[in-house]
Amino acid sequence: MDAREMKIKAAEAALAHVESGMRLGIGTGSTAEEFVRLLAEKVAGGFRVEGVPTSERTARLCVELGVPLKSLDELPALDLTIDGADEVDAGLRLIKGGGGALLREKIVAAASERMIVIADESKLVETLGAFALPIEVNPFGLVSTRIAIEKVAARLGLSGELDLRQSGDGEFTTDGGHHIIDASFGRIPDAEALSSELNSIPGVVEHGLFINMAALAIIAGPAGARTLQANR
Ligand SMILES: O=C[C@H](O)[C@H](O)[C@H](O)COP(=O)(O)O
Repeated sequence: MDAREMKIKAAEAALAHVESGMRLGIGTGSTAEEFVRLLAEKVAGGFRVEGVPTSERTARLCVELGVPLKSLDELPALDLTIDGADEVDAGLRLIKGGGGALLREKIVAAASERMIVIADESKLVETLGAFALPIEVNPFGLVSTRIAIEKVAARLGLSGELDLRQSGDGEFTTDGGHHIIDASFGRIPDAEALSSELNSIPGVVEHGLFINMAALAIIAGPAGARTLQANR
């Protein structure tokens, strides 16, 4: 089974949690897109959902495939969000934002009663941090914000490159008009502490650590999909 087939397996298993009539947060990325394709088939067959997309990219795919959309302001309370992740640990702590959608993803997940993460097994890790942590920053005062992130990291015994994400011939810009610093810490033993320290930096808009947000993770491997549950 190749990586795409595993993503489809995870998406199929997630679809079993979706009931007709639900208000659904719809994630971003290649795994979430497999979910959108499967959901669109159900919608074409008469299944009713209202989706809130977590990015312009996801919104375009949903429109193309006929998945009905609403804004989060129109549907401020959602039943369920299905989204991918860049890393998942056994406590269902996540790193997200590889596609740059972390801010809207976190807002949508927080507005949902439940979040289910879908991923292939390459995303499952013992300790978060091999994937560079995306940190969404305001373009104003970028140098000061970078210094503040370095100080926070040093206090927690972390170090590594902080790379301003590029796209084409300039800085990558998120749907919200911000930039992303990818922090290659290598290993993040205390994700909770890093999360709260990063939240205290004014120039940091949001970061890709999702803690206590996912209720379930559906992880697909060659043998099929298995479900991990949050212990809380
Ligand atoms: O910003 C993007 C999101 O957080 C994605 O959910 C994450 O990067 C995983 O994407 P993929 O399913 O393509 O690996």
